[in-house]
Amino acid sequence: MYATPFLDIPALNGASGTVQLPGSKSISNRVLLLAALASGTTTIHDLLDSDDTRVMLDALAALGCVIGRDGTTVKLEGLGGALRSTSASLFLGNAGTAMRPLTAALALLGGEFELKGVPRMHERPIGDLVDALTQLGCRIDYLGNPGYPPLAIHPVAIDTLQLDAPIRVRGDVSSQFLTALLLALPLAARRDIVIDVVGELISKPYIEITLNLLARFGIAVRRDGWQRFTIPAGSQYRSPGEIHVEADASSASYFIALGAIANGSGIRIEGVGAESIQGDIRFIDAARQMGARIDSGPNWLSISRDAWPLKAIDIDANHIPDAAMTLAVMALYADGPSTLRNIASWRVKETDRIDAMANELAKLGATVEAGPDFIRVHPLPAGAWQAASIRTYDDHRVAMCFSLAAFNPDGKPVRILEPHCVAKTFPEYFETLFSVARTVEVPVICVDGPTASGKGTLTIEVARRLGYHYLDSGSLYRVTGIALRRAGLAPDAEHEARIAEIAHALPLCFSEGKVLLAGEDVSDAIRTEAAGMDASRVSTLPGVRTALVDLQRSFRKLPGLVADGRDMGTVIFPDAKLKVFLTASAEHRAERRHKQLISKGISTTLDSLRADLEARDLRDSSRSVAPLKPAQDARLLDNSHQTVEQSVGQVLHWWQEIQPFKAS
Ligand SMILES: Nc1ncnc2c1ncn2[C@@H]1O[C@H](COP(=O)(O)OP(=O)(O)O)[C@@H](O)[C@H]1O
Ligand SMILES: Nc1ccn([C@@H]2O[C@H](COP(=O)(O)OP(=O)(O)O)[C@@H](O)[C@H]2O)c(=O)n1
Repeated sequence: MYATPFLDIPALNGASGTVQLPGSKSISNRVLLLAALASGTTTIHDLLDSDDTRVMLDALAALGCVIGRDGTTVKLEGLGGALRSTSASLFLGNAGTAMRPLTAALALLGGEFELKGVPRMHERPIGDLVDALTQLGCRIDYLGNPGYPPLAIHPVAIDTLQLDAPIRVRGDVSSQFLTALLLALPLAARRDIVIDVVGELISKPYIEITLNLLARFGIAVRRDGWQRFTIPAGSQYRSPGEIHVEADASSASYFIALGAIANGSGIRIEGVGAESIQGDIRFIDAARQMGARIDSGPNWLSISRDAWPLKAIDIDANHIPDAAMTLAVMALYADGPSTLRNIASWRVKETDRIDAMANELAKLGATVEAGPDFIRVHPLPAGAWQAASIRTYDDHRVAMCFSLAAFNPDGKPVRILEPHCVAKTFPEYFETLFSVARTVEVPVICVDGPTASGKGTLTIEVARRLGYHYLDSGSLYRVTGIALRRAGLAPDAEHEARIAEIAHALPLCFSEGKVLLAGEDVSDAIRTEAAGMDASRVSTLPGVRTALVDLQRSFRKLPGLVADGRDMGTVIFPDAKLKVFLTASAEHRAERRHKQLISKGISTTLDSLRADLEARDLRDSSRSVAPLKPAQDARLLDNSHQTVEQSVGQVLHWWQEIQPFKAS
């Protein structure tokens, strides 16, 4: 996940490959609640691991469920209708799929509970659900604004509930109110319980998921059209034992769109197929209408670009409210204006999504019309795209769908602010996108300079702030030094050919900040001064330098790279957009290295270090191949009198200066 304040996605021009998507949020949270209400143990496979499922799991644990976890498999011992903990204060983040059903279940289970969430959750309506529950005799108070969380739930005796008359619930604001009642009311099914929907029910496919999963847990709800639902007397939750969660069809929408937009041999999605029980799978119909070629099997989808530009669309998107946001970005690549209708529910989601989409699409240069329940997006012709910093409003879907704007024909990058909001449903979204996307040019920042000038420190920090990859090219020479010693060689010219062979085939792996050579952790061994000396000597051998070129270039991956070394800007990445030549006086450098080594418990003297350092400087700058010198277009940075933070700030400032978007 990118925990950076922003993520710059360079202009993308193609995509091909296979993606495995995380489990569906809607299915995951419903299954968790049903498993908790049932008796017996349920093993849930492929459960989504995200903010919204985490708050649900935490809440269930607070209620006394015993939960075991092994990767994406969760074992949950159900409560069998009896709470183990009859009072709790539950924090439910911004998860509507936790807040609504838990409100209903806890109102019936009998106990004192407080349910709250993030500020936005306290702006998301719940009054219609609370009204339906209070009709029955449940006792619920608003702790803040009437009609909205936070809530206080008080106990009632289940046999005092009034279940004779149909329970009326509004269906035209959020289908989650009905889902909440359907999931929870089997707790009270001593007689048939009838629920009548008031108003036109929206997002019907989500109700189908609810009914489908209830059936898996032994509850056969009868349905008369979409107005009346009956939970049969005597209904009891029965754990199915094992259950698999499908991949998230809403998350699939971004990759379906990707296949439709990007050049390449197509995208294959594993984990969900056209027969999915999730309503958002119907996004494939809309994508086909816009010109995508889509094939499907029981558990996979395969998408490729067909019509181009895409065909404009005018649809009622009420049945796919979440996935439809993706259509709004696809519309930029269409042959005319596209209209998404009947989407009033967008206004009460994680943010007001109609306003959010309209504002951010406009930043790209698009003309957008919006009303209470529709949005119309005009396509953006080549030449009209603007590089934009996209605000994401703490809404994962805004962040994900705007990444698709990076395929614009004008080669403009897209900046996504607060990209970590994708953690709500798809923490690895951007990594997954980058695993299949292609760009004309992955941005690179080079930091070259003499030993102990602070290159490593600066490079790691700049890479961290930008969410970029990091190349410590010196470590490759250091590892080569270790490998040749192990082969019984000295770092001399007479062994150049053998050493070059070794360098070419280094069994090297970088994992979790460690450097592994043939599986052995050599992270500390390569940092000794002796290893540094060997590296310095081996790096003068032209054959070795050539042998390491491809390996170094292979680090250039989306979304970008910061590379530390001696010849990054001159030889390895001559086309880098920013090259920094970092220096400090020999005196400062010797002092810094001294401190660094002492702090690691390695004893050494300042004098010997300074002599080593000057010898290394000389060898670096006088060797015949790739000598240490600033690239012609490098910016010089002498950090003798700077703190690390000042150097980092300077480089980030230079980087921002050459970006096409305004400061965020
Ligand atoms: N601008 C700076 N001011 C003071 N100390 C610094 C600065 N930059 C780096 N250092 C310190 O100098 C030491 C050497 O830095 P390092 O990044 O290992 O250098 P290099 O990679 O160039 O050999 C580190 O302990 C680091 O904290
Ligand atoms: N791109 C690079 C990186 C390092 N090197 C050499 O490899 C040695 C080790 O590099 P390093 O960056 O880990 O070490 P420092 O000397 O900066 O501490 C340096 O002394 C350089 O001579 C190089 O020649 N070219």
